[in-house]
Amino acid sequence: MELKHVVLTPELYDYLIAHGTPPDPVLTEIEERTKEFGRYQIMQTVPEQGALLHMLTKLIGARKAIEVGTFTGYSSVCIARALPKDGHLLCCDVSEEWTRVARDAWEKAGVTDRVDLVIGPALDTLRSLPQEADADLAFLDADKVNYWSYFEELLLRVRPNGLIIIDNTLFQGEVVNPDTEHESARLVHAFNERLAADDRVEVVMLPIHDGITLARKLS
Ligand SMILES: C[S@@+](CC[C@H](N)C(=O)[O-])C[C@H]1O[C@@H](n2cnc3c(N)ncnc32)[C@H](O)[C@@H]1O
Repeated sequence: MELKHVVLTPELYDYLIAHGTPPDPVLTEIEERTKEFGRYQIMQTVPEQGALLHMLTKLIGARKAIEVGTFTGYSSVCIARALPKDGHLLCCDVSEEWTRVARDAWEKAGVTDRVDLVIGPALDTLRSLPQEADADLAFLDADKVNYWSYFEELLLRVRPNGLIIIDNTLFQGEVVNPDTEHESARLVHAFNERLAADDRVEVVMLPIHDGITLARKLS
């Protein structure tokens, strides 16, 4: 059977990037500074994902958001900027060094007053939060071994009709390879299987960058 979807060639990818709203200087500076972290730069949220996060945050009128995995701050700037002035984003990460770049970017983006960063294992941070389902949006982008536990903690704290957005859900395309040597790919595949069967959420997977999944909490 003929494939009905468009295969993203490098040329089409460049076209896609050229025809979306471009990143502003704050985001471009994050990209530049992230390069200083060498091989770790691959962890950074890419511009098309950042643009999507910004648009979704705006579209659902989010006031309160939670991010698991902040790194140098790209996604957090995209989310925080889309919140109202009295909105709030809780960022979770273990690295003081990487999040120093994020702190500078929040300052430059004028969103410092609506962001709180907690340094420490994100599972501890999430579990220390009250179990009030009052967050509008959560972005999950940290260690894969804890993905399901993060999801459960976030689901308790996201309001009905709120969004949990999960990154890397195609994991370099390895999720369909039963012989993959990537432990993280196996973990993400198990996560995807569980999520698709979970009747507490409506799920859409988007083939953007490394795969991004939207899970809308049902009431
Ligand atoms: C893929 S990066 C996040 C990228 C980020 N969202 C961005 O916009 O560039 C993953 C981050 O998760 C953090 N991380 C890994 N394990 C963690 C844990 N157990 N608790 C909290 N953060 C963790 C890492 O320090 C790293 O900064």
